[in-house]
Amino acid sequence: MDKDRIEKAVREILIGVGEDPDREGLTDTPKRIARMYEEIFSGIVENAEDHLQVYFQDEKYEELVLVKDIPFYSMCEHHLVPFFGVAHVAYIPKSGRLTGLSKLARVVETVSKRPQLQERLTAEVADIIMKKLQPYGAIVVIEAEHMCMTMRGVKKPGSKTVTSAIRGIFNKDSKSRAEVLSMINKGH
Ligand SMILES: Nc1nc2c(ncn2[C@@H]2O[C@H](COP(=O)(O)OP(=O)(O)OP(=O)(O)O)[C@@H](O)[C@H]2O)c(=O)[nH]1
Ligand SMILES: [Zn+2]
Repeated sequence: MDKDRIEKAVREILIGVGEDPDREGLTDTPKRIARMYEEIFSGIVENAEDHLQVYFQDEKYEELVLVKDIPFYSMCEHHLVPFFGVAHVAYIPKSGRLTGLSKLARVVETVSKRPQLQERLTAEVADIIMKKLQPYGAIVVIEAEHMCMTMRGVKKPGSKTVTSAIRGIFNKDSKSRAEVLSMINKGH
């Protein structure tokens, strides 16, 4: 990441909004934001697929795996302000192709640390699981609040956007799909 460039740009923005970038309090801000962007946009240069190593296990577990309420923070690509919430990730492994539970959260983490659209974030997590684990199916549901809809613009704090990506067997098997969605909704 080109931190010098970010620093220069942030300084320009401060001047643009009518601030004095050299006043105490703002002098280190461009540097700080460059460091912060390196962290919150770290997913741009990472390959999320690399997290999903397959653990071949002897026991043939071919039932649902659901990791619920994975918190995430992302940046809306339209306004570069945060949207954040929880992701629920489910899959039904095939032929013992399991992965570590934390690895599912790591995929969410990497894909969210990019300028994003909630729909794309949801679809990408599901597609990576389908590609790397080749399970019977996968469901990803994301619930998020968009700061661009709360602190500005239409100003609707508390509104939640829910997106889902349904893959594989869950497209055909409406009973399994309903079961997973009700497990996700339990406790809400
Ligand atoms: N589909 C989708 N839209 C998003 C997401 N994040 C932000 N948006 C929307 O992107 C749209 C951008 O619309 P524009 O009209 O170009 O921008 P704007 O004038 O700032 O729009 P307002 O937010 O309505 O004030 C807005 O409707 C946002 O709510 C997202 O993750 N998915
Ligand atoms: Zn936005």
